[in-house]
Amino acid sequence: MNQSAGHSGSAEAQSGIVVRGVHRSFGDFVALEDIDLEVKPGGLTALLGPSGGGKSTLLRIIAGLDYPDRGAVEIGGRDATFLPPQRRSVGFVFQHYAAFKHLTTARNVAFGLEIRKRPRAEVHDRVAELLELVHLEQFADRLPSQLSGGQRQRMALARALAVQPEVLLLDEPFGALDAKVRKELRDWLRRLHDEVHVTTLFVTHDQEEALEVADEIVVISQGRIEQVGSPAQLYDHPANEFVMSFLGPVTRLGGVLVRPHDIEVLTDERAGAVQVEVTKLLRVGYEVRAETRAQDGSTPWVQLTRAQVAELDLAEGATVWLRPLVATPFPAGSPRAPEPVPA
Ligand SMILES: Nc1ncnc2c1ncn2[C@@H]1O[C@H](COP(=O)(O)OP(=O)(O)OP(=O)(O)O)[C@@H](O)[C@H]1O
Repeated sequence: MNQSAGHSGSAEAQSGIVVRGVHRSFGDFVALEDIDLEVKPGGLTALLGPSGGGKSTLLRIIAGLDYPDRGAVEIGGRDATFLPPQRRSVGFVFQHYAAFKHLTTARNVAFGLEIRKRPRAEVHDRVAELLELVHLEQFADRLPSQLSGGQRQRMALARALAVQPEVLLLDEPFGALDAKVRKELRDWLRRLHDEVHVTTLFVTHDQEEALEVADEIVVISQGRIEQVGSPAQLYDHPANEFVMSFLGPVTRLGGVLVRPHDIEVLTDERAGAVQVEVTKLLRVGYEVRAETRAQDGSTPWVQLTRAQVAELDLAEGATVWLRPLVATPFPAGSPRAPEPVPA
């Protein structure tokens, strides 16, 4: 791949984003509450959180499509808080990408360069490089209506990259696509980013997408940042019950939140183990979800493999004892824990 299609090695590749004390209200409603955030230069960072948490509002403020009531945004070390979008060197892609319907794929990608009056030969070469980068070389002459949804989003990314932005902002770029295409594009985005190290911030409400794709995840909820860290840090050391529940399945055992695969099933009583009755064994492929009921009425569930179930000779109605395999990483009763949702 010709690296000049992207930013590898260029000074701009090292532009990060700094958000300082950004606050945004809509009437009485506080959408962002004093957000401080540093997005690493050259990284692929996910802004992850539940619907309505403030992800898009923050992205729009970074893009220059909205402004904070107070606080500042820096891009590549320069104050960009009140700069218009076209002056902050950002490229963006949204869920429903508005392509020019009457222009071919190549002309759509060329658009930003043409309005900047770049020489014709340069535009031609750069569009060819970008189409290769997003694997759309054969589709250069097609109209957007002749592309699939996934191909259209790749075209959108090529168009955003064409003008060599310092940062790329993606708002649920694959949100409107079906699960299989989403998965393909996720892998593709990861590989693209490995080639073109442009600082990228992408919004998603899908924890699997964030865990699979991002170098760093920013968990945001109710206008506040809950935690920032690598996928492994967030998964293994969540700061609180909210982050733990949001990043994967959880269940409550003896009042403590645990991952259902981090529970030991014992066939006799042991210190620290909770006595339960197995109420249901649900097979999902190779995995078995064992639903149980404790004497206090709580209903912890355990994720097992078929082999484990066979080894334990587990059956519905059996009495067993459950014990967490790992200690909870945060103090019990940490703030704002939603009730675990059954998987
Ligand atoms: N222009 C606006 N006027 C009033 N309220 C708004 C406006 N824009 C956003 N909000 C509110 O701010 C909150 C945060 O919205 P935002 O779109 O940032 O959330 P989100 O995390 O991106 O959610 P989703 O994943 O559903 O897109 C929501 O409660 C939303 O209703």
